Amino acid sequence: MKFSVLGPAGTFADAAAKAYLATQPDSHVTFDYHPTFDQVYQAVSGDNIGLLPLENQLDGYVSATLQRLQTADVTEIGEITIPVDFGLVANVNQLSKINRIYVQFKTEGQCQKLLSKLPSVQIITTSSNMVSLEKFRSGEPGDAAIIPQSQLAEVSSALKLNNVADQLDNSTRFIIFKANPATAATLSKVVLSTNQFKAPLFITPATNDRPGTLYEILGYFAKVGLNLVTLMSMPTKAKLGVYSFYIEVSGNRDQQEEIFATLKELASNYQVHLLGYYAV
Ligand SMILES: O=C(O)C(=O)C[C@]1(C(=O)O)C=C[C@@H](O)C=C1
Repeated sequence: MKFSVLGPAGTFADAAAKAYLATQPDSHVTFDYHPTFDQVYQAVSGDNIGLLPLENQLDGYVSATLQRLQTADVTEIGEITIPVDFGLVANVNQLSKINRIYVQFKTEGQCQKLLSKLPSVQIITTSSNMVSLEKFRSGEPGDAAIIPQSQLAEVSSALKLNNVADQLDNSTRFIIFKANPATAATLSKVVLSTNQFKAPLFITPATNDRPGTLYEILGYFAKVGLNLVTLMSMPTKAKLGVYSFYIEVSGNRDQQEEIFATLKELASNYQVHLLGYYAV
């Protein structure tokens, strides 16, 4: 089985994929690294799996992933959360001598305190933290990069700073997915390996321009005691102001029938795009 993740090897996505595999019984995989999320997403087909970041403790949802999920015909099969910390490397010996710094786009929002000390430094946005390191290695005098803290020991550089994320307590949640569409018919038969499940989905009302639309949607879950752990509104892109709701429902294995009955009821009034039903 091929496991597609953001590369080169050493990204947080890579660490998350390995942490996920450690929770799975005898999974034999070949890692398939890609430099952008889009390429990771495109690479997953057949029985293969992929991993994308969904949410960071400091910088919130990863909009690139949510936008894909909104229309994607995929099935999420699990999730994994790992701690995230960064280090800085520079090929000059003082922060004041840095001219350019390579920073992955989601990393920037997690290292604001450090970056605010470098107001005149040019930030070069990258697609992956290990791409930042590669660019730094082949860069020019005055270059710096923010890289995973775990890579700091591997790099020889004039300046190194440890733990440059805005706070030490920081983590990112990733989803693991397959390329086939999630259907209630198949997922309602899943036998959970733990006592708890999570079901991610998008709900799009025909119109939001009516009092109580969201209240009504949430009522379906509330009346059967299903716990909502995430609620986000995302533009449908069809028209300005038209949104769909990204929802994650959690429950225990005794509520398997309830969740699928609730989704069926919802589907008769709203567009429901189910993304998965997996053990957590
Ligand atoms: O570049 C990496 O190392 C990644 O795995 C990507 C990613 C992300 O985009 O969310 C993952 C975790 C961190 O929060 C920062 C970057």
